[in-house]
Amino acid sequence: MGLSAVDQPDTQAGLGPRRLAWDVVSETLKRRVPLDDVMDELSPAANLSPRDEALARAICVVTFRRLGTIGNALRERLNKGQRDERLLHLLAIGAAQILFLDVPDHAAVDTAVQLAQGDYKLKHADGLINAVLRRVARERDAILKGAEPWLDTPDWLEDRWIAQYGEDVAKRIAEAHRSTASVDLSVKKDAAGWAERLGGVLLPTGSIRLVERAPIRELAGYDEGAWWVQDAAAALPARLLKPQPGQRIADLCAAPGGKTAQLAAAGAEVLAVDRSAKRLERLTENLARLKLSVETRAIAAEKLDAEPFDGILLDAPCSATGTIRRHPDVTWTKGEDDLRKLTALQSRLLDKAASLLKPGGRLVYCTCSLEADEGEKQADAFLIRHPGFVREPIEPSEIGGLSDCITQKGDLRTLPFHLDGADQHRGGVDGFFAARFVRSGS
Ligand SMILES: C[S@@+](CC[C@H](N)C(=O)[O-])C[C@H]1O[C@@H](n2cnc3c(N)ncnc32)[C@H](O)[C@@H]1O
Repeated sequence: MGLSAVDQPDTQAGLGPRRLAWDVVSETLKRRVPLDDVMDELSPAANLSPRDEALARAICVVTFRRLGTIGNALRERLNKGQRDERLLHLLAIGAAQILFLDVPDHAAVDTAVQLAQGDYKLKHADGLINAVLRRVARERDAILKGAEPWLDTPDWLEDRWIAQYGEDVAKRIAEAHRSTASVDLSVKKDAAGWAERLGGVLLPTGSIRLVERAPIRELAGYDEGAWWVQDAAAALPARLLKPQPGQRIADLCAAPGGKTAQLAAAGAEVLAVDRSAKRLERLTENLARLKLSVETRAIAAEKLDAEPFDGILLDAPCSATGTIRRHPDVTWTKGEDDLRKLTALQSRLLDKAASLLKPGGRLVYCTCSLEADEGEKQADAFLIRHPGFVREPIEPSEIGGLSDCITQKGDLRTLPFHLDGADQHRGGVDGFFAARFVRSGS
């Protein structure tokens, strides 16, 4: 059994981040909301140093990234009857540290034991926690060797991806989700110059991929608003709209504004719409740093009343399964019910977008989802409902020559293992779908 907090001041110091990680994992799973939202809500009261907060976040992220592997390892080392969720979550964050983080095993074990001892419902489980986590540490190699990629994907997603992409591609997707995403930047101008100044790699699509991890706010160009963080795949849909100076463009689901910034930087007059006033505030702050100006409107896009636009970007709310590398909590907090509600909303938003477009105008519909229901099928159904629109196929030259990322019908479909070649700095991209439509007439 681990020593008490009083006897062990060094691990006592590590309790704060573990307590926060435990609470965040529990609340995220209980409420089925994004980990980032729970972290933002709970971290002020934890009052941790930036370093400890970063440790808490790292524990949470890796717990969700490998929750299947961790759950399996724990189930095999626990009595079948063990169902107390708080206990299981405490064990999960302990096992996550032992198996996947560069944390001494004793620190992971002892902090978990001390957290249990401080909890009136779990204080009698300290011996069990100590024994199970020590066993996980002893048997680490066997646990990791037996952890095949599908373990960390729930069955419903595995079935969907195999049906949509076939066994091989689906397995590569699951494997890609085990790695962390790289940090990519979009620049207002001079991508090559900024890549050099930041020591990054200029990707064929025009984004910059950072090579060294560093606090974003401390990098050259942050204060002057020369660039913003945006995944390389997420940077493609706004470009497909081919925004021109002076064109009136509506960005119907705009916050926090990565794509709005691209449209404004191209010189378009942008109306940025978002249902969430709070998220729109973040957009306004982000664009102020970038010294870009747009009009904003906090309203559900379905209710927007406006003169027709030259172009519309609809980056619709979706399951976000394309962002699992960045947000592995998505895997465990979203379900098929969410997908049904989201696809219905996406169809409504597409219909509204169609009604707001001038004849001859372009509409780009995109989602950061791997699910055909939110991508390919949504685009096909839109064309059936709107015979006045045609698909404008995407050319490889528009996306840095990445012809593998274009479907037979000419839509964009990126997968997390794309742009992850032999070059060690090519660390994959978000899974994105985009279709481009033009309204007939002029
Ligand atoms: C995928 S995010 C948009 C990301 C953004 N385009 C970017 O590149 O930074 C989807 C956004 O849609 C907003 N949203 C959800 N339902 C909406 C609706 N009915 N009308 C307008 N915005 C909505 C959400 O608040 C969220 O900010």
